[in-house]
Amino acid sequence: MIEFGILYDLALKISKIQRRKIPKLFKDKRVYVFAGDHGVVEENVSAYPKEVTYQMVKNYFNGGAGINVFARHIGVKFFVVDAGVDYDFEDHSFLIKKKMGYGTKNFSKGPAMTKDEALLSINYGRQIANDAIESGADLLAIGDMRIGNTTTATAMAAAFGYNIDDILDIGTPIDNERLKNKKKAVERAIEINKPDKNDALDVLAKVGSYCIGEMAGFILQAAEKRVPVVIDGFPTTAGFLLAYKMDEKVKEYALFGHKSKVKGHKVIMDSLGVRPILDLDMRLGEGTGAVLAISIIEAAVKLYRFWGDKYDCINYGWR
Ligand SMILES: O=C(O)c1ccc[n+]([C@@H]2O[C@H](COP(=O)([O-])O)[C@@H](O)[C@H]2O)c1
Ligand SMILES: Cc1cc2nc[nH]c2cc1C
Repeated sequence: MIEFGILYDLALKISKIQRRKIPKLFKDKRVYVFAGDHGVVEENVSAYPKEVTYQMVKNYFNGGAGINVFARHIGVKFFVVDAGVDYDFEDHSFLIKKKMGYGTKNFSKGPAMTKDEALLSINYGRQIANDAIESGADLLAIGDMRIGNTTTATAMAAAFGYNIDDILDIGTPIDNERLKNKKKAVERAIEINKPDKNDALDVLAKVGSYCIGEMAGFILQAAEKRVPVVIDGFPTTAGFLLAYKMDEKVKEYALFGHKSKVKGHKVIMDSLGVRPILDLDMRLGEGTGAVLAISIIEAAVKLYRFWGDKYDCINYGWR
């Protein structure tokens, strides 16, 4: 029998999301990369200084980053969201301004933001997804770009009960000393702030970030509007985890583009019972794994449209 592995599951998931027997082709695919700055970078936890965050955003404007290459390759429209970068950008057709501030506070010394800000970041994310869908988007993907993001993602996962040692890893390539700083920063964040794992907004406010809040809101809204959303690597999965803690239904609408090289990514996906589409040893973020996976999702939909209703399982085997 012909085997299409998880392609069948993907096509079926899309048809369920779309509530169609035969899934329709995507006409407007988009990736939104969420950028912001973070106080915890003061703790010397990343290989790069925080200025790289805004420099990378400018790089996106010039179409010069990895995600720009893949977005052009797959035919995905690219946007970058300023969720809270410590910089004032000029207008650009790629830029979505949903600035919460000029960076969160250092959560290893106190809460990253107020609870009101946490709620606003969720609402901003919802607005971005809503605008995307109202203007025609039928397949969404998210990415992240922010120096210090893997530290925040680790802190959020730890706040939700994951063991720090199971998830702690390098993000950008750091030496052992910085990795120790990262662990300490996360441990202190939990100790000082005492986030309530049963209160997702409390976790976001205390050890989260503006862009993770906006990503979670984006995912929640995509699910509400029944549009599939492809998740990228470790930091975007922290955004998913937050959304999931707010409403488990998001799992029905999310697809996991790839398994990042950051070890905690697999740990979280396994615990959620979800399976990544690709495993390419990438550790880049910025939506690269999600966008590459879109080509597989589209291939699955096309195959299903071609065969799914014409042949039964016995003859041509959707397994
Ligand atoms: O997507 C991932 O799994 C991933 C893993 C490691 C690093 N990154 C990217 O690297 C940046 C964060 O790295 P760091 O070391 O500053 O936390 C951020 O911009 C992420 O997009 C992304
Ligand atoms: C250069 C660079 C590119 C990135 N893309 C996503 N996160 C990133 C972090 C750095 C440092």
